[in-house]
Formats: sequence, C-alpha cells, structure tokens
Amino acid sequence: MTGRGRVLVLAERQIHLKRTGLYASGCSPVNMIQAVFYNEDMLVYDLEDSVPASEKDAARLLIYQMMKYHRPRNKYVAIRINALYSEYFEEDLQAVVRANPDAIRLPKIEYAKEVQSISQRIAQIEDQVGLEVGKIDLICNIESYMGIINAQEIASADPRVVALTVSAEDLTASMKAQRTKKGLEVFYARNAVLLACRAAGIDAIDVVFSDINDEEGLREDTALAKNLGFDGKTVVHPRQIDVVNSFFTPSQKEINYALRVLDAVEQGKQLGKGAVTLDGSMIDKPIEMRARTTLAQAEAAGIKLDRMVI
Ligand SMILES: CC(=O)SCCNC(=O)CCNC(=O)[C@H](O)C(C)(C)COP(=O)(O)OP(=O)(O)OC[C@H]1O[C@@H](n2cnc3c(N)ncnc32)[C@H](O)[C@@H]1OP(=O)(O)O
Ligand SMILES: O=C([O-])CC(=O)C(=O)O
Ligand SMILES: [Mg+2]
Repeated sequence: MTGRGRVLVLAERQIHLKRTGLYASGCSPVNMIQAVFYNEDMLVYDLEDSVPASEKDAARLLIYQMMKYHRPRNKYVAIRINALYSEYFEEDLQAVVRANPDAIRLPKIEYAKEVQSISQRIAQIEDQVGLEVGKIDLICNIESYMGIINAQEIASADPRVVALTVSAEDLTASMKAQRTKKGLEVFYARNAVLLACRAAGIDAIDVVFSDINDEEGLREDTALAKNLGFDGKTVVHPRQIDVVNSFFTPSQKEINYALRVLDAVEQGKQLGKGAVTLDGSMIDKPIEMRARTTLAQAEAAGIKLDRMVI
C-alpha cells in the first residue's frame, strides 16, 4: 500500500485502485470526517452539486482544512470542483491545487481543449506555490451528450487524465431521458466512455446508483458495470461501499480459475501448443490475459495468492 491508496502494476503502468469512489459533501463536516474511516478506495470531497450556492465559500475552506490536517493517508483523495464556466471555478482551483489532492474531479467536461486549458492553469498554480508540476491527476466527469460524443478525445486530452466517469444524472437530464434503475437509457453512454478509456489506457468509472436503500438494485447495476469492463463505480453512501468493492474484487473462485488457466497455458507451452483445453473449454491468449488481469486485481486488493505468478 502506498500513501495514495492501493496500487496495481498492470501493462507497465501504475494504477490506483478505484473500485469505489465515495462522495462526501463539502457542506457536511461530519460526513467528511467519517468518510476517512470507511473502505472506499477513492474519497471524493465535493464542491459542486451537493453544495448550495450559499455554502460554496465555507465548503471550499473546509475541504482545504480537511486536506491539510486530516487527510487520509491510505486512500486516493479527489476533490470535485465547480464547472469551468461557473463563477466558482477560479477560486475553487486556487484553493484545491493548494490542498494538493491526488486528483481533481472535473464536472461537465465536453471538449478536450477544456481539459488542456484547466491542466495548464493547474500547472501555473502548482509552479506558483512550489508543488511538483503535473503531479495532480484529473478525473473527467462525462455528463452531457457533447461529452459522450467527444469522450475519445477527452480521454487522451492530457497526461494528467487518469479516468473518465459516466455521470448519469446530469447526462440523462441533458438527453431529456428518464433515469431508470435498469439503466438502458445510459447503456450506449457507458459503452462509449468505456471504449474511450480503454483506447487511452485509463480507468473507467461507472454511474451512481441513487437509491441508497435498494441493495438488490445496486447489485444488479454493479454486476452489469463489472461485466462491461468498468474499473469501479461512484457511490454516495457508506452502505454501498462493501457491495461495490465485492464486485470489483476477484472472488476466490475467480482466482482459483485464473491460476488453473495459467497452469494449463504453461503445460501447453511445454507441449509446444498455442491453445489448450481446461474443463472442456479452449484456453488461448485472450483468456490468459483475462486470468492475469484477475490475479493482478486480486493482488492490488491485498489478497495473498498462495503462490508466485510468473
Ligand atoms: C449526482 C451527483 O452529483 S452525486 C455527488 C453529490 N452528492 C453527494 O455528495 C451526496 C453524498 N451523500 C450524502 O450526502 C448522504 O449519503 C445523503 C444525504 C444522500 C444521505 O445522508 P443521511 O440521511 O445522513 O444517510 P444515513 O442517515 O443513512 O447515514 C448513515 C450514516 O452514514 C453517514 N454518511 C451518509 N452518507 C455519507 C457520505 N457520503 N460520506 C460519509 N458518511 C456518510 C451518516 O453521517 C450517518 O452516520 P452516523 O450513523 O454516524 O450518524
Ligand atoms: O460525479 C458523478 O459521477 C455523478 C454526477 O455528477 C452525475 O451523475 O451527474
Ligand atoms: Mg453531475
């Protein structure tokens, strides 16, 4: 474990686990303190939609103080600022860069050039206050039809960008769509963002499931996200954390299968075969890759494998 949360080295790149990203509102000091002690991989302090206009200044100050005096050392910490064209943007950026989070979460991103100009502005502030330039990551919320259309260029807009999210509440509002628990209305958006993230080699973070009392619904929604290929999901209540973490953490059954796949591949190699069978199914390169990803995710989640994986 590092000071920035659990990490995994996959495809020669260090990835900070983002199975769960818990929002704590900047106008709830109690939630902000409590969030430090839960199991989420990423804690997101919010200055945007959970904070009413009358509380923006107080929330900005509170988050800065929180980061200075109570920053959790075992988590990846992000701060969501207000949108680029809002009246709060410049003040948010000044305070938040000084707070030096792992990432700044940018709402309502629609164009790559917005990300590039924000990144340059951050660099100026980093330089001004003596921080290493380029160290703060960016997570871009994709939450409009224009963001979806431009997801691919946004994902590779700047080296700071480590993840995109599908932010379904604002997105459905922009689409004149109805938000449903089954999520058919955001199915295309989820896939568009995922493809953009995979092409850019960054993480993809799935939508909020807003009904905090519907565990079965959350399970179905998270299973879908995991099977599509997302790396994690945004959550808004501590009750959602363990459920979501469990889906994005390989089960013992998945780990055992992955180890057996690697054994079968190894035996195949010794016999000079590219494809082998396991339990009656063909095992070849993509299945080996999935097995290796499973084992890397398990290790990153702190699960001890009972043997070395070569
Ligand atoms: C669409 C978007 O933009 S999503 C992002 C913006 N939204 C947010 O940031 C909202 C985040 N979530 C919340 O603020 C809250 O969960 C709410 C308002 C939805 C519900 O809060 P509550 O009514 O207090 O929920 P509830 O009573 O079930 O809370 C149980 C416990 O969990 C704590 N808790 C609830 N939500 C959070 C949270 N997000 N972070 C940390 N602790 C939390 C409560 O303080 C309470 O603690 P206690 O038992 O010690 O008193
Ligand atoms: O940050 C998020 O992913 C949630 C959000 O803003 C939205 O759904 O509109
Ligand atoms: Mg939103």
